[in-house]
Amino acid sequence: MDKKYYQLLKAQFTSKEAVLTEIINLSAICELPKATEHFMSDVHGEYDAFNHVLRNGSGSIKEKLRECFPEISATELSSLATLIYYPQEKLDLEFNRQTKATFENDCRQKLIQLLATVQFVGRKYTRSKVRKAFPEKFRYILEELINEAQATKDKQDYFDAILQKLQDLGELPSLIIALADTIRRLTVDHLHIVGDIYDRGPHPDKIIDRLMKMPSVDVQWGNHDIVWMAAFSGSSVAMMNVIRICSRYGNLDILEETYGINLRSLLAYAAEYYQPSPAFEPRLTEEGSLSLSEKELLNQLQQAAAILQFKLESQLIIRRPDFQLAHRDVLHKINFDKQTIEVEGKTYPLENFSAPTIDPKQPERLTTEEETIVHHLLKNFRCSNKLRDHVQFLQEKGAMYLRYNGNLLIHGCLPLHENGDFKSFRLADKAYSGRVLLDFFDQEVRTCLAHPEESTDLATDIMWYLWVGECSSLFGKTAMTTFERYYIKDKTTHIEKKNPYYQLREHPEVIVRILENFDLPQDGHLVNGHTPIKEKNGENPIKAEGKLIVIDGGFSKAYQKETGIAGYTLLYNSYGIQLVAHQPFSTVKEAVEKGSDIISVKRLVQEVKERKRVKNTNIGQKLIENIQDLEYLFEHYESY
Ligand SMILES: O=P(O)(O)OC[C@H]1O[C@](O)(COP(=O)(O)O)[C@@H](O)[C@@H]1O
Ligand SMILES: [Mn+2]
Repeated sequence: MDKKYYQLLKAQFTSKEAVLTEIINLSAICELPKATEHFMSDVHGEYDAFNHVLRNGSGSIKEKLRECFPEISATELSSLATLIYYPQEKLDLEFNRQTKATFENDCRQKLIQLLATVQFVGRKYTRSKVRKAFPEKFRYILEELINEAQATKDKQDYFDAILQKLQDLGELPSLIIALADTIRRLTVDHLHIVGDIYDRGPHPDKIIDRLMKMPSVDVQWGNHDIVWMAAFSGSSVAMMNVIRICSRYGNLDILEETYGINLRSLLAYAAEYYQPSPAFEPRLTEEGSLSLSEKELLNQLQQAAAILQFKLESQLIIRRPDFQLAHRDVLHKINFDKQTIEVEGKTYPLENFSAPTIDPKQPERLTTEEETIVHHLLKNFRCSNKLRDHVQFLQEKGAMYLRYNGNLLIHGCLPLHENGDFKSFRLADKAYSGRVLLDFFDQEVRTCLAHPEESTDLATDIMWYLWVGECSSLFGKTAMTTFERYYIKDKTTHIEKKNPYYQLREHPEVIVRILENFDLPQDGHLVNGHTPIKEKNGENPIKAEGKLIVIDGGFSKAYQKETGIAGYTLLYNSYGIQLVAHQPFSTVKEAVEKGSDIISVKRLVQEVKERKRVKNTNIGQKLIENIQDLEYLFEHYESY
């Protein structure tokens, strides 16, 4: 085996010198500063805000500009930063504001500044990586310009001549755009999305399209991502939930237009059986965006989807006693004559409860009409090419958790008991807890995705468990009270009690124990999304003496009233970890015209004692192994 391996390795290098060159090259890379990681979570379909934070690298771009041009004024810095975030839009704006001559002159100045910036941000990479970051069609010219920009005075005329030529050819704007793209690309090297791309906001699809184009990205699945993946791969209850949430937030376009799902029969059915009801008013962030009749139809659709969801959920609960969800089989707790329901031993009246298609003797049963509709919709979901591509992306780049450069990333939680022990999920005669539980869930998700034609197998049902189950690391609460919030007035029934994890995660020793369970060093960090941090109530996103960071600040517009902020993100560069708080994002137009950024504060979570180098990272560890193999090959070159 070893022999074969070294023979293959040797085949890549034509001479001993080539091996030596590679050893030197890799060793040098190991000594470079660690590249910047960027963490975002709970973006919930808010594409514009996501895109903005991505473009400004959570403030990294401005920081680099400040270091690169210490003498620059705040206004000029802001203008240059905007050009890097939105080059096309900013150039269009300047073009319309200025005369041709001043515009061209301005472009030349900006190009020179951007060349210096590329050089500055590229310092911590190899030359080859910087070269590859340039768009291919401008690679040669940009390399030439960067070299000449640093040239001595003697070559000033040569440099000026190139610029003049580019100006005459009208190519300066294209080069500016190429440079801006490269600067953004080099400033943040890797992006982590700690879950919940889908639901509430209008454009999760655009977010995924964007992520698919990024060179280095990973995703930790959130509960809202899992239900979409489940809807694609055969879960009828998850599909109804997805439709219910889309109608609740006025987002039918994503279903009908983006994913090509035909809702016609469901809409007609909803309009036939349901009357608009106050509990089902759609939650819209933009007033006046829909007509009254559109709102009414959404209302009816949400009701129909909710009742179908409860029916299908009841069927699942009955076929999966192991899931221990019997107490959540709400339809079987209803007294249909009295219009009451029993929740945890107490009886409550039902408000505006309308379920014209439910047979009280068999409340979980679908009518023939409903069977047809559900069957047809499932097929639509499964046949959507675009949804398939997006789910495939989430499968390839995603997982239940990620261990990366000593940190652990999990969307929700690690289910715990009050005393801090890992809580077990029992299935058949097996119990799963801690990392083993998350590995088990991860495997089941992949099994489900491999068989989209299966609708009631264990793996598909586990997808639903991940949405509502007490031991789900993505949910982290005892019960999801969707039914209660729609139909019971008494708000105490609406409370979703959180797993003890959410109290215990304040303590560093708890986090250390979790990190150990995942085979990670004690000085690592745990990063969570999922629970919006209510900053306006004084909640702190940095917990357990800095060992745990929660970065769900609420990109979701519908939640910003509660959080008082528009999201947190995290940056981890060679100097340490920084938490960044963001203000609500308005529009791209305003960002370009006013140069407004949405960053409010940055807080240092951890400053490293010694600057982190590539050799201290996961990639670095792999490089070190490669170097060792190459050194062995170098010494024994002739034997292979
Ligand atoms: O605000 P809505 O649409 O009623 O949704 C509330 C539901 O969303 C959840 O918070 C789950 O969504 P998150 O993962 O975004 O928290 C449930 O626990 C809760 O029942
Ligand atoms: Mn979540």
